[in-house]
Amino acid sequence: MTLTDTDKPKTSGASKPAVFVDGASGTTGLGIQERLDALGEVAVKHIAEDKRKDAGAKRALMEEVDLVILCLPDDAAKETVAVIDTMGNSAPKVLDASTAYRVAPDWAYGFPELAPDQTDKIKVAPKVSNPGCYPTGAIALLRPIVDAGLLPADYPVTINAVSGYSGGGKSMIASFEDGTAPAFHLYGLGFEHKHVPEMQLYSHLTRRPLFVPSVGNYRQGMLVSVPLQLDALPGKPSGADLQGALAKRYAGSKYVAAMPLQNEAAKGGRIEPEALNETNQLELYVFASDKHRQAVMVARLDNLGKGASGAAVQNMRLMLGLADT
Ligand SMILES: NC(=O)C1=CN([C@@H]2O[C@H](COP(=O)(O)OP(=O)(O)OC[C@H]3O[C@@H](n4cnc5c(N)ncnc54)[C@H](OP(=O)(O)O)[C@@H]3O)[C@@H](O)[C@H]2O)C=CC1
Ligand SMILES: CC(=O)N[C@@H](CCC(=O)OP(=O)(O)O)C(=O)O
Repeated sequence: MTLTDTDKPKTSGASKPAVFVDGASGTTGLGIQERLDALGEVAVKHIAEDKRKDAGAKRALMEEVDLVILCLPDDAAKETVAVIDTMGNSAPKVLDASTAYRVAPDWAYGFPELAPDQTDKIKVAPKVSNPGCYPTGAIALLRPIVDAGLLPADYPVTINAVSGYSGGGKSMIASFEDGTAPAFHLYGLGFEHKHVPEMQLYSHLTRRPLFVPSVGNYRQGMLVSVPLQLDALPGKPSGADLQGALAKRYAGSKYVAAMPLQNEAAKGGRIEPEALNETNQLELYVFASDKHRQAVMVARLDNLGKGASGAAVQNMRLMLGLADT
């Protein structure tokens, strides 16, 4: 794609767009940096270590870049966005990996595969929120079956999930790697997990889903699953109907794959969370029993890949006109 005058890289004479990763030393930031180094498509601008939390130094650097990626806790992300909002015409585009703006109406949601027009929205948006790891899996499973009329919008949906401990950032990584964390735990049992509003909004559910996440003693990779009693659904769909809706929605997708139906004949009945680590891939499965009229839909992804840094680089490329679906 050819850049228009207003889209030209800010850095004078630069052939590559310039990018600043705010929070580059955190888990998500490091994953993005590694991917950008491997791609070599953008010039990454670095902030001095002793100035990395200094709003004035960030502002000066942001004057020089085309896009800033925020890999920060929510409050810190809001502080940087407040600075960007004062920059007028010199403001860079912003891609936020935190939860702060995922349901904000003036931000584009950075899940290009959400709907046929989502990629175009991301390409032109000045502000894009990178999806949460769990919502990426849940929305990818639920939105197509709601849109297809197989799952009523007010259905009482339950979403179960397990994540590797890197999902909790530097502090959780430390607690697992120093042996002070339990081998496995459920959490979110206060019913206020920060991802629920995002899951509900983009799945087009009118009823708040019940979300039960967990974390296990392995570094990265996740499974997000939605159990369904098929005869409790109004149209009494089959597992093949559910799989068909996923296959139709993601046909031709580079990063999201609707996997073949896993019915009794598939003789599998088991899935582990680490198979897609270090990739930007998302696999969607329907395990179903015709005999018992039950199904479990499962999304598999790397929480640090399509769940965070991989998705961020995919969105960054769209926002900078470097393509990627
Ligand atoms: N880990 C994951 O799987 C996913 C994470 N995310 C999101 O990405 C964001 C970052 O998470 P994650 O990388 O896991 O967290 P980490 O705790 O690993 O990293 C956060 C980084 O931000 C730095 N930081 C904090 N405040 C500021 C500030 N004011 N200015 C500059 N840097 C600052 C921290 O530095 P210091 O430690 O010195 O304070 C740290 O290096 C979060 O919003 C998280 O929700 C999104 C999807 C998945
Ligand atoms: C295992 C674990 O703790 N996971 C985090 C989710 C990962 C994350 O930080 O989520 P975002 O996608 O919103 O940024 C949590 O449940 O809060």
